[in-house]
Amino acid sequence: MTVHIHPSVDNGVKQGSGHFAGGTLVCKCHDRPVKVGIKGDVAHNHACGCTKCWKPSGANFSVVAVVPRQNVTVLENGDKLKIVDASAVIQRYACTGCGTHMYGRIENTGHPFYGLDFIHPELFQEQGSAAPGFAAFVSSVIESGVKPEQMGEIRARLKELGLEPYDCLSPALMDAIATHVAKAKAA
Ligand SMILES: N[C@@H](CCC(=O)N[C@@H](CS)C(=O)NCC(=O)O)C(=O)O
Ligand SMILES: [Zn+2]
Ligand SMILES: [Zn+2]
Repeated sequence: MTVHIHPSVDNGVKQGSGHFAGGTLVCKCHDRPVKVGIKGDVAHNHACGCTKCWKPSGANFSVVAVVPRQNVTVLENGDKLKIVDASAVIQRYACTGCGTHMYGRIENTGHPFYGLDFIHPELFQEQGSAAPGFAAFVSSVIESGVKPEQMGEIRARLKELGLEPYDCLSPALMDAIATHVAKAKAA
């Protein structure tokens, strides 16, 4: 049986339309679902294997992307949102009804990714947002119970899907972080 990565990619990665204008993220609650409005398309969409990113039931990976924080607006039932871990770099706002993470925000203004919020594009009620392009924190799935012996199969499947596996972030994002740190040290 083919290894399960995430329901939105298991049948192949669906490319974005290239002109996604934004949409509404909706949690899984039948009663009073939380709705979050997003302006514009997502960037740096990727699969994440870390234990902190929200994964739908049965998935080994999360699919997560960023948008400018000013493009994120809680539209409905925001009273149901609660920060999962206030001490984390990314403060993830989860629905207390269904557990779905609706957005993650960085409040540390010195962080390389400050100004970007993390969202899960599968929660869009609209189609066409930019597709995931790589897989991050792949080795971390072991922390969620994947057996080390399964990692070869998982990495092979990610490659087959066109999601190049990395055990941290992609080289482009790691370079962006290092550039930020170097500039901060020089200043
Ligand atoms: N191995 C750790 C890695 C966690 C981690 O560093 N996650 C990355 C990718 S989302 C991160 O930037 N975390 C910041 C945070 O969770 O606030 C785990 O799986 O829990
Ligand atoms: Zn909910
Ligand atoms: Zn993560």
